[in-house]
Amino acid sequence: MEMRAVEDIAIGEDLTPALPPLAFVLLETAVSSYCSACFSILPPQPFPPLNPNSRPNCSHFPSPTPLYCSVNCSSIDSPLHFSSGELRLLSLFRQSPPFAWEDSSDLRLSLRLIHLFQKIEKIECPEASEIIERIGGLMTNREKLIFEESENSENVYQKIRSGAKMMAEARRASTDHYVNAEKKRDDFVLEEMVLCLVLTNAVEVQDKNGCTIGIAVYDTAFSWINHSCSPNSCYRFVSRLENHQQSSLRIASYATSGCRHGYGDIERNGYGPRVIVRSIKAVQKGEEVTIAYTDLLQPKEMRRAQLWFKYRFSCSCPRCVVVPTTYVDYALQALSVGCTDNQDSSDSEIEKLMQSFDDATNDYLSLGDAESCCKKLEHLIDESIKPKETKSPQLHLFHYLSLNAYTTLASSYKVRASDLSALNYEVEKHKLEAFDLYKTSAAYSLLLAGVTHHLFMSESALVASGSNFWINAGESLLNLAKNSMRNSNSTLKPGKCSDYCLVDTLEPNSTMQLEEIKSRFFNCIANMTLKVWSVLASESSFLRSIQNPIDFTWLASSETSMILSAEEESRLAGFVLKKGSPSLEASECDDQVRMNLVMLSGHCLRYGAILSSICYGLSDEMAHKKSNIILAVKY
Ligand SMILES: C[S@@+](CC[C@H](N)C(=O)[O-])C[C@H]1O[C@@H](n2cnc3c(N)ncnc32)[C@H](O)[C@@H]1O
Repeated sequence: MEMRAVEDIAIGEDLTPALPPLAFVLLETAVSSYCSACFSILPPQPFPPLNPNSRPNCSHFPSPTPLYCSVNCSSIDSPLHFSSGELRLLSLFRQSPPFAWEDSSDLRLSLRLIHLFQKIEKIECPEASEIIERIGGLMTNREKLIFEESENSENVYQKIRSGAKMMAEARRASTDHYVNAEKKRDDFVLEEMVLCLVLTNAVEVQDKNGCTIGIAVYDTAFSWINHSCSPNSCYRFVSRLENHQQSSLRIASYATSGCRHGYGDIERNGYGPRVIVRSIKAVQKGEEVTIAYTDLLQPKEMRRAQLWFKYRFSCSCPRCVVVPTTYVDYALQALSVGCTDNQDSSDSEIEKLMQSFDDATNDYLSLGDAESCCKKLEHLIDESIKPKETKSPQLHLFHYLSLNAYTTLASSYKVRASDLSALNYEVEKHKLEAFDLYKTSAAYSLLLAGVTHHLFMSESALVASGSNFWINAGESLLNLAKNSMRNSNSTLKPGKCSDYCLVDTLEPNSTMQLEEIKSRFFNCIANMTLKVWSVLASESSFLRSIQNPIDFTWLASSETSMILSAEEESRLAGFVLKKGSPSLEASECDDQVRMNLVMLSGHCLRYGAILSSICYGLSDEMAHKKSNIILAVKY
């Protein structure tokens, strides 16, 4: 099955109303922070589940206990918690998790769906040999997931079977719907089927900050949308309380085989995260609507491997099959210009490099050692840009490992800076050190946004990543400018970009086309960036070697040496170093530089917000970000 547009649709328009989920659960890590019924943040005194028979204290429940923001939410969701077998499953899971399951959410979601299916459809227990491709129109994919031979298929098979077995045990102990036929049998085909359906159709639900907090399965209007690595649509989640203009359903199924209808008409209680599909490209009437099931900033082979592992299909979207490969896919795996013999870099050498990047990132993510992570990652990317005679692989600035490194470096430098500030900001030495760390964090954020922008010019489906990275860069630069004020007596003076290109484009009646916005934005910030880059890059030899973090035309002419001295860079930016000073310091961030930082941040924030409004509309969240933009623009 697939979904097609029923009319011509412009870029940045909703294709569906807010669709309610069939079933949803929070991840275990989110249960103590979010309401299990409406996914809002829990109040200080949350409400426990209401047992239909008694009202036990929370401590009687196995952890993680679902908690609710109100009695109403608890009374809506609690019955399902008890009658689906979820409560029992949690207890079994805590005693001994089934093979390869670290979080119980897929199993809990499957139990809730079985409960729904039996209530509505009264599905009987299938025979083990029976091939049931769909339940309520949703693909189960069980045959492929369980029986298709592939690398790792034995582990997937074991994982699904052990999870399904625990679900059956939990249902047997608790649910009213466990049909007699099932009681006489000791297999768990129904559980296997629904678990496979969940693995095939469930989507991760994010909170406003983009953190995954839960998973949900939606009806066919959403679940029949196929994947593309260059999709024309994306989706977002809204809560039932959010006010937004409702679109009609502008997509319809295109059946490639006879298929039962979904559950469009079942009674919903209106709870859980609702999903809205939105166009990120213009879509013509009759054209297939597609979304991304995987991260689009990964190289082709990685995307294909993930799709195969999770869904068992080989992606044959235009981006995957075009010959020669697209510029973006080439760039994401490109080796540095200094490395003359790309072909000779063996897979094992690349793998060794990947392992080193992973180890460095783990220092930060698993061990919380941001300093060691920064040192290791910078050493790796620094090495990768130095021209060498060896045949060992050297990563290009656009390589996906480099992009991952910039993300981690931006975040770990920021954490180090705020840790140091919190320690004792009054100590002069700390103040200056923290400022330098903020500066380097902002530089990596800007580089990441610049590289993504460069790729986005060739692949417009990267709009969501672009939006994210420009907003992060803008916030980071604004934060830096504010921080620099703490180090001086001056205040931020108002200054205007002579052709402030994006002033009115956030307004709903803006008629500017995206292509025009892109090019105006780029022209406007290219000059502005050069004025601050040497300040931002001064603490890292890798960053200093980058002549311009948003305009990469210099890369083409830097075959021999990509490294400029800090002094040359500073002059280029009209910012002269004091004699003998190894780097620029907070006190040297004069008003002119500060003003440029603020102006650049205003542009980044505004452009990020425009891209965000294409993907997500002008949400409440964006309204909040917009106040930051206005603040930045005021200066
Ligand atoms: C959420 S469903 C999408 C709807 C599905 N086509 C159907 O008929 O129900 C996900 C499954 O659709 C299929 N699918 C999605 N995108 C695909 C693509 N680009 N190429 C081949 N199969 C795809 C895979 O079998 C995948 O497991």
